[in-house]
Amino acid sequence: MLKFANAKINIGLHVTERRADGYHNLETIFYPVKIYDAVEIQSAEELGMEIHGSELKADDDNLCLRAYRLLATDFDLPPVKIHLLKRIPIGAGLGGGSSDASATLQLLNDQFKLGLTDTQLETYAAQLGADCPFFIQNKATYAEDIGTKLSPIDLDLSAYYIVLLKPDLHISTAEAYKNVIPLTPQVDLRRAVQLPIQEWKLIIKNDFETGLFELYPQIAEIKRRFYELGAIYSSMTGSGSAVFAIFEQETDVSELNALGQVFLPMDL
Ligand SMILES: C[C@](O)(CO)[C@H](O)COP(=O)(O)OP(=O)(O)OC[C@H]1O[C@@H](n2ccc(N)nc2=O)[C@H](O)[C@@H]1O
Ligand SMILES: Nc1ncnc2c1ncn2[C@@H]1O[C@H](COP(=O)(O)OP(=O)(O)OP(=O)(O)O)[C@@H](O)[C@H]1O
Repeated sequence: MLKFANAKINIGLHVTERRADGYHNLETIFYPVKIYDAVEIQSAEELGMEIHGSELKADDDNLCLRAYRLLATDFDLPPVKIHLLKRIPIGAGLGGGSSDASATLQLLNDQFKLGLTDTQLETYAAQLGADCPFFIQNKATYAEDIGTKLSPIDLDLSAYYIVLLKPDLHISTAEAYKNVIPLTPQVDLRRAVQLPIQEWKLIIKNDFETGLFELYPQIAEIKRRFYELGAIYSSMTGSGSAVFAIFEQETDVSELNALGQVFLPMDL
C-alpha cells in the first residue's frame, strides 16, 4: 500500500507562551501544499525500512518506524518493510517528517484494518510530534496549544499559485524555539485569513521571522525577492528555512534559483 505524504505551510504563526514542559503554546493556520514524499508499506519477514532520495538514516529515530512501534504497542502488527521516498526538504518548516509519520499511521490502519477513527489517529500522531495530527485530516486548520488542538477553517487557496524556496540552510525546530520571544498576539488569525489576501501582508506574521531573519539575512532576501516578483503574500513557513509565496497567477520565478531550491506546486 502506498500513500503520498504532502507538506504544509504555516500562514501566520504566533508563539504565545513558553511552557513548563519545554514546549511552546502557539497559534497558527496550517495549510496543505502539493509537495510530496511517498510512503509504502509491504509485508515482510521482519521490520525494516529503506529510504530513497535522501541522506536521512533509517534508524530508530525515523518517524515512520516510530509510528509503527507506537501502534505495535497497542495492536498485534505483523512485520513490514517501509519504503520512503523523500522529496520534501528536511529542516525547512514544511513538516515532511511529521507528514510521513501520519501517513504511516494511516497506512497501517488501512492495511491491517485496525478500525481507528481520525480522532484516534490524531491522538497517536500527537505522541510522535506537534505537527503530526494536522496531517490526518490534512485540511486548512487553525491550531492552538502546542499545535495539536485543531479547528478546521474555511480557506481555499486553490485558485492561487503557491511557490516555495528552500535556501541551503537546515534550521533545527528546537533551536528556533529556544531563540523566539513569546508574545501576546495582537491579531486573531482566524479572522485575518478571511480578509482579502492582498491585506495579509500588513497583518499576518510568523514570529520566528524576527530572530531568524537577523541570523540568516538570506531568508529575508528570498521574501523580498518574492514580493518584487509580484507575490501577494510571502512568509517563512514554520521555524524555517523555506519561504512560500502566493501569486495571483502562474509566475516565472526561475531568477530565484540561485537563492536555493525552488518547489513548484504539482498535481499527482
Ligand atoms: C514550527 C512548527 O512546524 C509549526 O507548525 C511546529 O511547531 C514544529 O512541530 P514539530 O516539528 O512537530 O515539533 P516536535 O517534533 O513535536 O518538537 C521538536 C522540538 O520543538 C520544540 N517545540 C515544538 C513544538 C512546540 N509547540 N513548541 C516547542 O517548543 C521543542 O523543543 C521540541 O523538542
Ligand atoms: N521520515 C522523516 N523525514 C524527515 N525527517 C525525519 C524523518 N524521521 C525523522 N526525522 C527527523 O526529524 C527532523 C525534522 O524533520 P522535518 O522535515 O519534519 O522538519 P522540518 O522541515 O523542520 O519541519 P517542521 O519543523 O515544520 O516539523 C529531521 O532533523 C530528521 O532527523
